[in-house]
This record gives sequence, structure tokens and C-alpha cells, in this order.
Amino acid sequence: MASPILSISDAVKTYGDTHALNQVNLDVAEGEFLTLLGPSGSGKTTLLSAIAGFIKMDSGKLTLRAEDITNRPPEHRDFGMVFQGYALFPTMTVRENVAFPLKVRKKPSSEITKRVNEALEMVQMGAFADRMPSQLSGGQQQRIALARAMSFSPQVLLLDEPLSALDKKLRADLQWELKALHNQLGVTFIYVTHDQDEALSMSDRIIILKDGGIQQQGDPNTLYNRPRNKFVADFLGKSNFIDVTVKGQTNSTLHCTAQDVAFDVETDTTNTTGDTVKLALRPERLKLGAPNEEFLPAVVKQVSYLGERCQVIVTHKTLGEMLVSCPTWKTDITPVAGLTVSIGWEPDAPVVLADN
Ligand SMILES: Nc1ncnc2c1ncn2[C@@H]1O[C@H](COP(=O)(O)OP(=O)(O)OP(=O)(O)O)[C@@H](O)[C@H]1O
Repeated sequence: MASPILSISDAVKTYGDTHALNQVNLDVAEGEFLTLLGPSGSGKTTLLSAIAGFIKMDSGKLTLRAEDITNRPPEHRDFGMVFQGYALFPTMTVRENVAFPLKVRKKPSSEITKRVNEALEMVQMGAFADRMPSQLSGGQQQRIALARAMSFSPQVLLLDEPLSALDKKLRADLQWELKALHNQLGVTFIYVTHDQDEALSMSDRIIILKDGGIQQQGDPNTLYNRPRNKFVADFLGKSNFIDVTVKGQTNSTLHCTAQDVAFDVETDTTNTTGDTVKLALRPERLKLGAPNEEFLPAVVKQVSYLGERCQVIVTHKTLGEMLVSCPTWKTDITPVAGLTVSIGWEPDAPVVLADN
């Protein structure tokens, strides 16, 4: 990465026995859309709050353009913020809300008027400038919160679950808008969510957190197709997990066909030398077919039709249940409960997972 705009190193924050941040190291590139993703309690808000300066780390260092800002108060960090619970001021109009950060920074009134108008246009809310927040819908309020956070042209925008209170359709619309705004402005976004789809659709890079530590980071495609361990594979999308014994290679691009697995599970492997590895197989990488000697035999247990795709649970006598996602427009067979089928996959479909 070219010199990062923001770096956090060896960040630690504990609450009693809880490691909210456990030795976190992270560089944020200028202009990047970075997402902190993880289950509830994984440390996302704590990390964002430490960057914002709302909480003090037990130890660790934060730098902005190589300058140490670890002990700088939040109001002097100059980050734009859209936090849950950091709502619009209810007694101020939309215009006054958006003007607030500029007034705090003692900008001249002509500049305030110009910047407020620009910020409201940016989120397409110019016509609502004289309303009170209570006269706006949830989505409109979030747009104003965004305009307020952006009005003073911050270098970095911190967003904590800004869309979580909105319904699904509005959320999807605003995801597009936020992404477009990010592309247009080139500002660095650090975005917290626990919603995997939101993270995959918007981010340049995703940081996956668990128990205050980084499990894996990368672009959405890498994380989805090359999850490092079971936690990541399970958290980001759905996966089938199988244990197989391999001889020699255990790198993450192991080629392993259904035949190999069939051989492995049909044979008593306790006397075979080799390593047992855990493989992840995405449901959409599995193929269903008519019974076939090359593939694993299985019986359809349940089918759920979703329009474009159908989800099929099949049972294999040793591997147990596996989830298969098939396109409904291109099937060799029509899966129904009780049908004997075969399951297979391309040799490069399985991903070898690390133990932790
Ligand atoms: N003020 C606090 N006092 C005690 N424990 C806290 C405090 N703030 C956070 N924690 C604990 O630190 C851990 C990380 O919390 P954090 O809020 O960062 O998680 P999160 O990933 O943002 O979760 P969520 O998605 O539920 O908001 C949790 O176990 C939480 O209970």
C-alpha cells in the first residue's frame, strides 16, 4: 500500500475479561472503502470508536498521515461521523444540523451557506432544508446525517451501521447511493456493519473481526472465494465442510475431486499416512446430477425454490447433509425429496482451511 492515510498499531482494549481489541494492526489506504465486519461483540464499534477518539485504548498507536494522533481529542481529529445514537439534533432544522460542524469550526457565514447547500445537494435533500428532523423519514434522516458528516470536507468518514434501522429496499437503494458518493468524492470511508451482503457489495476491502482480533482481510472476492478458516467461510456466505485425508500437499489450492473424497470416505483411512484437512465447498460450486459413478451418491432431503436458484439439501451416507445451490434455469435433473442423485464439483472448488 502507498503510504496509508490512517494506521492503527497494536491496539488493545479490554473490559474486565473481555478483549474488545486484541492486538489489532491495520493500515487504511487513502480513498479506500474499508469495512469492519464481524458478529455482535467482535469489536467493530470499539475499533471505530478508538479511531474516532471516543474511547481510549489501553495501549496501541494511531497515526493520521504518519502523525501520531493517539492522544488527540475527537473534536480535533477532523473525522466525519455517522454513528448509531449520534442522531440529528431534534430542535434544529435540517439546514442548522448540516451547518453545525461548520459553526463549531467557526467558518464564515457565506462559506457555511455555500457548503450546506452543496452537502444537501450531494444527498439530494436540497428541498428539505427548512424541515425539522421529525418531519423526515428514516432514510431521509440518514441522508441528512451523511450531509452533516461531510459538510466540512473531512479526510476520513467513519460510519457505524448507518443503514441498519432502514427497511430492506431503502437499505439497498442507499447502499448504491453511498457507494456512488464514495466514488465521486474520493474520501476514505471506514464502515462498520454486521451484514455480510452489505460488506460484499460496497467495500474495496473487508476486515473480518472476531473476539477483538482480525481473522482475515482482503477484497470481497478473495474473502468469499478463498476464506482462510472455518469462521470466515461460515460467516461470509454458506459453506459445506468436509474432512479428507490428503497425502503431501495441503496448500489452499488443493485439487480435490468428488472421486478423491469418495475414495477417502469409503476407505478406512486410519492406516493411511497423510494429513486430515478441512475443506470448504460453496453450495453454488456443487453440481447435482443423475446417479453417476464418478460423483458421490446422495439422496435429496429438502428443496427450497428461490426463483433464480433453488437450495437443495442432500444427504450422503458418510458426509451427512450438504447444501447445494442450483440455478433453476439450467438443471440436468429436477430435484425432489427422496430422489437419488449424485453430487460433484470442479477440482478447484474446495478451499483448504487453516485450523484457526
Ligand atoms: N463500555 C463497555 N463496557 C464493558 N464491555 C464493553 C463495553 N463496550 C464494549 N464492550 C464489550 O466489548 C466487546 C466488543 O464490543 P463492540 O461493541 O465493539 O462489538 P461490535 O462488534 O460492535 O458488536 P455489535 O455488532 O453488537 O455492535 C463486546 O464483548 C462488548 O460486550
